[in-house]
Amino acid sequence: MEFLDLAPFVSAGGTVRLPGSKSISNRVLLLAALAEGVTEVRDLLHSDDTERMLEALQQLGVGVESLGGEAYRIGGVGGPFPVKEAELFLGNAGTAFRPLTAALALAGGHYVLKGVARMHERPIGDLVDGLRQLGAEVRYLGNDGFPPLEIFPASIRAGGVLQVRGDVSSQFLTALLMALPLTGVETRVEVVGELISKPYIEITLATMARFGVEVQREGWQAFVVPAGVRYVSPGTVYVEGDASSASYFLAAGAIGGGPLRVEGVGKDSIQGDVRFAEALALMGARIEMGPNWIEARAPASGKLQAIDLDCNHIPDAAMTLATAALFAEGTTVLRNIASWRVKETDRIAAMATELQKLGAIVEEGPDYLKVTPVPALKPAAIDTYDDHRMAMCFSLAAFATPLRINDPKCVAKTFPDYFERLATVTRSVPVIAIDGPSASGKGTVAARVAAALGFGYLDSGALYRLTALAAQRAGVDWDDEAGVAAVAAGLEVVFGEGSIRLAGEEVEGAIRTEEISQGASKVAALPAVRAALLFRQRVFRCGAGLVGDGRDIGSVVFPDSRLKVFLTASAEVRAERRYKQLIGKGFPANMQAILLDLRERDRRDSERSVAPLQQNEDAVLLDTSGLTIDQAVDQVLDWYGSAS
Ligand SMILES: Nc1ncnc2c1ncn2[C@@H]1O[C@H](COP(=O)(O)OP(=O)(O)OP(=O)(O)O)[C@@H](O)[C@H]1O
Ligand SMILES: Nc1ccn([C@H]2C[C@H](O)[C@@H](COP(=O)(O)O)O2)c(=O)n1
Repeated sequence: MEFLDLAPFVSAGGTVRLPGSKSISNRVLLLAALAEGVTEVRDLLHSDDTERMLEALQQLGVGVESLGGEAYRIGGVGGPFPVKEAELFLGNAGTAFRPLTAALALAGGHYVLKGVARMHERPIGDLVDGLRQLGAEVRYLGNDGFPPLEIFPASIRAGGVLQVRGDVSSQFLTALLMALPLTGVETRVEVVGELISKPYIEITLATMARFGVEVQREGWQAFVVPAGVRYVSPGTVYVEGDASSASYFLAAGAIGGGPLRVEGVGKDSIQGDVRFAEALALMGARIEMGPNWIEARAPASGKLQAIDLDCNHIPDAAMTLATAALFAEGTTVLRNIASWRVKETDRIAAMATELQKLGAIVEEGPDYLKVTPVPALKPAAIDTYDDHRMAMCFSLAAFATPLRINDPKCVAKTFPDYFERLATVTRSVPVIAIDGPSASGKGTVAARVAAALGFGYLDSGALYRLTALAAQRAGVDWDDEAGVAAVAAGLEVVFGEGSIRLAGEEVEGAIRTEEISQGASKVAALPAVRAALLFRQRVFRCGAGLVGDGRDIGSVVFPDSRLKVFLTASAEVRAERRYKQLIGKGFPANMQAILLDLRERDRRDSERSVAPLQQNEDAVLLDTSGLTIDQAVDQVLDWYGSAS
């Protein structure tokens, strides 16, 4: 499984230009395709969901031309799709699947619409029921009420009154409204039940109006699509930035200090999710808005406050409130979010499970979620359920703890470069990496630098030594990669001041013997062991900063270290230091044997295939052969001062 480890963030601020809105992008693409004339679509979102829509439109005979960047030229077909037979794969794109189902049901052709497994679990029955009232012939190819679907040519009896449920997904109403102008006759659509996610219907109506079709509205209960209307290209359409995507950055500004400004949405936005900013303001964040931007800063008091909110108007962005709640005082309650259960995954269940991994106290109900934070969140590997919003929301937890996000590329659904952009507006806990060969003095220098700066200290070699010792004690051969990796993954270690406890027993002395040194060097050459110890090392990054010493701290464990030092000394000097060190601790020692052992470990550490010992080009060389410890420490502190 792919993963992304996020270092804990200490602050956030700056400006982010948002990618185009998914909801607007796919609506604009469909209406541009059905319209008369050519539409130039600018600032379109590049993502899996828009890709699925573009591919489908091309298959259906629509002219799609990339103009480079985020611009496309769509040659409208001026009515129903000309291609009358097609099988479409729409991934997990609800904003493509639902509206295309409606448009194709009225197109007089034979079509099959499929998606990924999760899409086949997302309900579509209410939309199909609505279309059948018009005479559409739609067959379920799997379970009743769910995709995949087969659509047949049918004689459509348009006009009159049509009823559609509005309390499961507003996309059913959106799909019907956007397709009905294809019939040319007046149709009244009545919503059964309380319409959820109303702001998305506002987007639908605004986009239809942009393409020349004005729907008459009776509150949220009935909508009339007039007779004789047709879509006409407005020429060029600019897609607004995605307001749901803005929520992660605004929350980051509120948690991490800010000011953090998002550009692409603001006061003039047609997207309901801009009201996420109001929810954040209720939590105490300081919010400012311009026509096309929103800016968030931490509360003046420094601490966010819990809220109790009906989130029906911001169903997607409300997910961000669930993780922002980790930073608020009190219990946050998010209500009226039943629609989360039928999204990319059951988001209420997924959110509850993953928040609990971090240590938060969570209560889930059929349509609500209660989140109570704890003072110290636990590092955790967060599962994302193939849900882009899970991945993006949980990135906020990195303001409290080191974090692993599993399957981070799921963000491609709406925001392919989300993590890269997040990195540009966040600052992480600083790291000084001191790598180098055995007995060069890394540990001594690293520990003193850490003390001078008030940083934590990671002796990464100790983890390989502990693994070798624990494997030996468990009777696992040091060459048994899977066996040793399992031992590494399950190490029960507590690091203290001058003490290391393995399964409750003090082992600081036991891991420093020459036998265990050789064992550590052997197990460190096994890729599965290195993988098992990676996150364990990364969770040391917390507090004011970290100094880590080892072989691959700067190259693999913390490649974004603020300062990387390759600390070395000649083999003879190192052997002499180790000799004195052992004698000083009362251990027997032989200079020649130590020199031979050091050279053998140097060779093994440098020649192994993964993370070999080597000076990387971004590391500065510190040869301590002729330096005292104080001189070496001062040099590192001096370099760090210049690097920060
Ligand atoms: N610049 C120096 N001058 C003299 N002695 C030093 C210097 N740096 C470290 N030493 C001594 O060398 C010995 C080995 O140092 P240390 O244990 O820090 O090395 P290391 O690189 O961390 O080794 P290992 O990789 O095996 O853990 C210690 O006794 C330390 O006091
Ligand atoms: N980041 C690291 C740290 C250590 N090792 C290996 C190399 C050594 O042979 C062994 C013990 O390390 P030491 O305590 O001597 O620093 O662990 C490594 O491969 N990567």
